[in-house]
Amino acid sequence: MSTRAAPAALALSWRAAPLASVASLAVTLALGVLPATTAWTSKLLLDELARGHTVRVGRASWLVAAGAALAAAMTILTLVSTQLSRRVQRAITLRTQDQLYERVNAIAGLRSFEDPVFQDRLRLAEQGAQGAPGAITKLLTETVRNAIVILGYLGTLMVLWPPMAGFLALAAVPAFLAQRELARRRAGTTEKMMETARKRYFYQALLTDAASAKEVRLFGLGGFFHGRLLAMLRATTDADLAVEAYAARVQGLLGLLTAAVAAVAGIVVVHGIADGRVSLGGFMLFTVAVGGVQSAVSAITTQASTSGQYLRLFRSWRDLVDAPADLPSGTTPAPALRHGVELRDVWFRYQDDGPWVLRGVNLLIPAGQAVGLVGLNGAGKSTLVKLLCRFYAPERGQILWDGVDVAEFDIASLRRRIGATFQDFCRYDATAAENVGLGDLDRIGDLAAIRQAAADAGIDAKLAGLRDGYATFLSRVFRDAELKAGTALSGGQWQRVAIARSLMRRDADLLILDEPGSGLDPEAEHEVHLALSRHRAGRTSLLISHRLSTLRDADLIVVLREGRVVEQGGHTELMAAQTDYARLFLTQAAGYRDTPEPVSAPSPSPTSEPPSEPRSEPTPDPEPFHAAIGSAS
Ligand SMILES: Nc1ncnc2c1ncn2[C@@H]1O[C@H](COP(=O)(O)OP(=O)(O)OP(=O)(O)O)[C@@H](O)[C@H]1O
Repeated sequence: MSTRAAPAALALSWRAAPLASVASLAVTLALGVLPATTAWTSKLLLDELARGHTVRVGRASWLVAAGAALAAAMTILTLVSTQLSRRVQRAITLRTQDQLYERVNAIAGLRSFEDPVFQDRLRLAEQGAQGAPGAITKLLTETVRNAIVILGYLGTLMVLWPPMAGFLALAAVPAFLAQRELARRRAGTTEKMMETARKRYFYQALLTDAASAKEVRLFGLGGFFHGRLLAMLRATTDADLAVEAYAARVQGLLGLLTAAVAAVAGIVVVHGIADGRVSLGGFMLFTVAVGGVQSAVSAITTQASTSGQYLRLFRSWRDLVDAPADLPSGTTPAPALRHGVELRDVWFRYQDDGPWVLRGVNLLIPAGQAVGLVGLNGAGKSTLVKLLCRFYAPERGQILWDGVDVAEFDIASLRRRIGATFQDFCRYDATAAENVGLGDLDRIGDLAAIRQAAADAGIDAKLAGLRDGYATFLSRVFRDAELKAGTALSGGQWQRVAIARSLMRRDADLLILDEPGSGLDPEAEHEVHLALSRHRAGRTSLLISHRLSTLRDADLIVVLREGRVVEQGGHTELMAAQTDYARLFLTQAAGYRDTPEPVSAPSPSPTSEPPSEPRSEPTPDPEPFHAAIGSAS
């Protein structure tokens, strides 16, 4: 058993519910005394009845009444004990879940969430946190109760046949060792199968979620995913079966041992009766005592096994809750932006051995200006945005906020200064008002502010016109508080809701819009574009878009290719330069003409090669960018 984790689990249970824990212990003590007392009462009764016609009716009646009272007390105390355990368990669950998700929320970056090992540990931590404190509390109470039961019966055995106590103690050793091994194997199986179990839930979700239902049906993927789900289910259940088969073998052997010990005890006492040393009541008492000790030992070892299993998982909870910060946060509150945000020679890759995604990016987003970011798919635009939001730290180089490295700022305070719409924005199963208001929790109840943001994103009329206006629940899978079915929005409408959410932070120092128009129809896009242009005027913003016409009026347009800034300037300047931006722009514009005209900007150099990756020291790219961007995606 993971004995080092046990005190921590116990302390947790004590802190979670001190009163209920004490009460539970007191009831447990009382429950421990009852079995031996009941057995003695029965013995006295049996011996009294064995007197035949000389039986003392009054005494026998009292003994019967005492037995009944003891049985009633046993029933009531058991119920009380169960209720108390439930209370303790509930308090523990609330506390451990609270601490777990508080810690999860404190993870500032995204790396952990993209790490399968972390995902496994998180699930194990959930299981361990749920089970361990309860199991260890139960182990404690069971041990105390059963220890008292054992002591009571051992006293009896010492009177009747002392060597039996030694036999029973010896028989307990293999039981304890076997149960400990069982705990190790069970926890090991859970840990080993965690990723498979997660995959199973993933396929389950694919088969049942509304979001995947279309593709699964159109491409006929149901059977395929179903097969995979069953394969995962088979793998996890096979592993469980194997460990439980081992458990059955072990428990079978322990059962044989228990029966053998009980048989020896029985034969010995039969001889005692033959010799006249033991009465009939004494025989009964002896048999009950042996059985009682055996089941008490078995209860303790079985509970120890369960607790051991959970305690191993509990280590995952402790590791997670005690884990150091993934992204060290500074302590200085981020101040209002006055001059600009600068990326200075920023290098970044997602994995230590992965390819560089940003390769020495130098870029200035001046305060009060609108900057457009352009580049082919995979150029690193969204990655750059994620670094600006401090979801990751650059591997080399700095991001400066008015000249101060953002690493010095308290992360939360920096993020409060940023409003953003991400490419993969969220659709919350919540009311329309909440879906917008979540962009600024302080004003989630401010309907006027919510409507203003929605109006800027061109979605106010639609939301106001819903069945219950802004109180309408937007969901395809949940009903609202009054059990009315949720309402669905179209993809473009959801996108505008997401834009509105980012606009809730009206005074954000930096507004980031990553492909805000990708799902919008031409009219909506134009409308939103105009609204956003108005909103962005005089504000600091970074807009990523593949629709280059929406970037024409940006103060500065930056072209990113393979993680490097290869061109920047105003629209007119870049068009006049007739290089990559111009080519990209004209290629896109040609697509709108009836007869596409040949594009005159330079074509890609056949000899151009992707920039080499740094091995030890990053070097700024000395070469001019001469591979033109192919076509707009
Ligand atoms: N979480 C991640 N883990 C590992 N690699 C990633 C991750 N996110 C992006 N990448 C990789 O980083 C590169 C840049 O991706 P990014 O999303 O920044 O490109 P982008 O310029 O925004 O592309 P698009 O125009 O398609 O949105 C891609 O090669 C992608 O595979």
